[in-house]
Amino acid sequence: MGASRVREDDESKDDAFPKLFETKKPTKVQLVIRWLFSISVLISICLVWFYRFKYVPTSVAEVDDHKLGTRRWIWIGLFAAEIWFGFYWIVSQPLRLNQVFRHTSRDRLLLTRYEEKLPRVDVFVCTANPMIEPPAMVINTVLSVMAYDYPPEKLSVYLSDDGGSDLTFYAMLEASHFCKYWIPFCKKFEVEPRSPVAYFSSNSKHNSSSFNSEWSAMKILYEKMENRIETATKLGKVPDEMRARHKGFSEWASVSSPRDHQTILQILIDSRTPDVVDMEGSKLPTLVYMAREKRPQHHHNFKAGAMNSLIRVSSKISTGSIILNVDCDMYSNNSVSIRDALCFFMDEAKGHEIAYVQFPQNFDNISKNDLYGGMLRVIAEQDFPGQDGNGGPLYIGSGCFHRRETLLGKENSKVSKTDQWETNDILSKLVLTESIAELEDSVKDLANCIYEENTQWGNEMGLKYGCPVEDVLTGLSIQCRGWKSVYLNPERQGFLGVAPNTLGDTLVQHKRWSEGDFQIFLSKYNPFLYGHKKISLGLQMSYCVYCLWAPNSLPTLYYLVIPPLCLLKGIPLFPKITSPWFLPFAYLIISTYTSSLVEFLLSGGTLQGWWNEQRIWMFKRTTSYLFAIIDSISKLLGLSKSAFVITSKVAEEDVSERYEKEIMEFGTSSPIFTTIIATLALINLFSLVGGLKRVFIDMKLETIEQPLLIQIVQCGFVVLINLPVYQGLFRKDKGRIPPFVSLKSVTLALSICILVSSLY
Ligand SMILES: O=c1ccn([C@@H]2O[C@H](COP(=O)(O)OP(=O)(O)O[C@H]3O[C@H](CO)[C@@H](O)[C@H](O)[C@H]3O)[C@@H](O)[C@H]2O)c(=O)[nH]1
Ligand SMILES: [Mn+2]
Repeated sequence: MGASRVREDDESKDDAFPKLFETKKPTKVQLVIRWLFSISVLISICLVWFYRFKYVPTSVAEVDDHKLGTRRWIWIGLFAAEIWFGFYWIVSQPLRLNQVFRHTSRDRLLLTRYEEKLPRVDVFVCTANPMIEPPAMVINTVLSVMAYDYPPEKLSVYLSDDGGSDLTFYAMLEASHFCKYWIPFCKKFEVEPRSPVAYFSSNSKHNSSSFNSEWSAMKILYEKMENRIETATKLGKVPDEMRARHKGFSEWASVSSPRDHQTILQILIDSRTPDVVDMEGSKLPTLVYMAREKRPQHHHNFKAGAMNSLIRVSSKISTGSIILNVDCDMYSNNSVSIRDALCFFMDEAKGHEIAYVQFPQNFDNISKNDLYGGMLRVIAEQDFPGQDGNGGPLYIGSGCFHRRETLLGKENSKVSKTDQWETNDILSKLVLTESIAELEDSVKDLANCIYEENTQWGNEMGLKYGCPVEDVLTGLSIQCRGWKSVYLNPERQGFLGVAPNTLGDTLVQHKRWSEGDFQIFLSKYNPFLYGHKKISLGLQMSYCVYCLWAPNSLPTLYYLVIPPLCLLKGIPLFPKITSPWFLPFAYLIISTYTSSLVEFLLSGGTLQGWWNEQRIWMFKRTTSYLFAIIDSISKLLGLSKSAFVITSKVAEEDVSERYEKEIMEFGTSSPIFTTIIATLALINLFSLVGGLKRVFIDMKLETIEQPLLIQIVQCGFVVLINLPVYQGLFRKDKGRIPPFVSLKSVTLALSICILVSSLY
């Protein structure tokens, strides 16, 4: 304590407000290079547009009027695609020209002036299905956040179980016992990470023997618990002797299905009860299990509905001023993340305008070269600092700390800087007079279906309903109410989760995301309209980079089909190599691919990883985004309703094995997605073969002025990138492209190529 006082005095001498965080920007030289590069690309884009405009086919020797008309349309289509790509590139520039990087001075929080005022923090963990999200995984997340380096009496952990499963409740009950050993162990040995399963699977042994014996004992204790939970999960039944241990199980007597039951709310640990302590006699954080009421006639609004119930329920139990949301598939990897986040909220100069602190979503189940691009590296390392520089990152769900009041719809009206967290204690004193059972009873109503009827919940209050990306939309509206947000990407990653590890899961997840983002664009929340004069133009554009993911599908499909087919027919669509117009095309191709590769490597990726990511972006654009567009439009016309396909967090053994070997998993992917992917790959292959034959044999490579060069290069690139698809057609394992899909794709691609060669 003495030491920290001295530091505080030292601080106050040179600065009345010690800064709790620092913001770094790129150097002037880096910025100038960035700008020059962007300007050069922009000039090339304009030249390409000009070329397309100027050289619309008007007369071509040996081509009759009818054919000329078709060629003109092909040309105009290409022009439209290039206008789109150029426009999309311009929209993405604020993410590159305006980056900032944040660093916290966490040790300053130890100064008494901060330590005494540390706010209560409520952590919300969401789970929805015990089969897809195994209870053992869920409690690892729960334990990791219970063990945060934070005063336990100020920390509460809530689990929302949309699966309404007694298996998950049982696992939570086990966790409420195990934490009495686990938390003191973590604190004593400064263990990282604090998810038991992640910790024990990392190489964590020390040299000291006292540590090793405690380590082994703890590991055994954990494994026994995990075993009990997994056995129960496998059997689908909680053992009777366990049921007898807690009154909470009786609630399931009246549960008919996960979609039809009353609210179940159980306070497993109440940190205010004096005799609830861990093995060392220290207080424990509060732990609450909640399965909100579900009725078939009431829409439950997926994760947003769960979060809103938790916001209300927690407001009567612990009232944390700060709310951290983590999904059950993402554990805390860094015990000081709460303190890191508080460095922003508690900063005396800037804290009062910050609504949320978003951490990146990192993953620990990714193969070496990230076969499915699950890391989203460049987004985490480049895009988010760019959003931050333009006013604040998007809220992307897991790993985000919110100020409670902003989630409740509060405008940023410059809250007074000093008594920000005061309301806390008033409420906790109030509640202390009730017994736990009384408290549970009085709070349940808040999680009932009818509670939200005729209220602003899901609209002006809480997370917004009606959008598959409730997080992005909610973040946007918070920012439009005058709040800032910050992005913190510390050296030791704050959260680690499970990324999809099959092609099918990846594409379905991206369909949900791109569809949700595109819906925002089509709605009244369109960032340009809704954000007008409320957030910076740079931030409006940043949002649109994601909101416009989906429409990229159409020009990409055009580019992947038309130039190859024209190559097959010998119709040139790009300038000759000797033409000066060749230069802007060549410059665009080389510079954008080089810069994307450099960014990828700088973000910690490998060359092969970059190559894999190019492939996956192509797949996403031609399948996920295409269906996102189709479904968004059919929803707009009222033809279909929102759904939320939960990403799978478990994989069968042979699937994981193939993933580790980086062999692409087509087997489980939706047949229509695979058909599109394979057909496109084959059209390019056939066109390349036909095109090369034409160039080398029929035309005998007459000139080096080869007008088809760019098309050959493009087609060759697409073929190379699709190598795993061709292999998938011939593989024998379960993950190959299913035979009927192969047959369909080959027939389709062949017919298209033959039709084009003969028809026109
Ligand atoms: O009815 C539901 C459906 C989902 N969830 C939970 O929502 C979270 C996210 O679901 P997941 O299937 O893992 O989707 P991801 O695509 O991995 O999630 C990302 O994208 C979502 C928006 O699409 C955000 O809500 C998430 O925070 C973000 O991590 C999980 O904890 C689920 O348990 C619910 O609580 N109730
Ligand atoms: Mn997830």
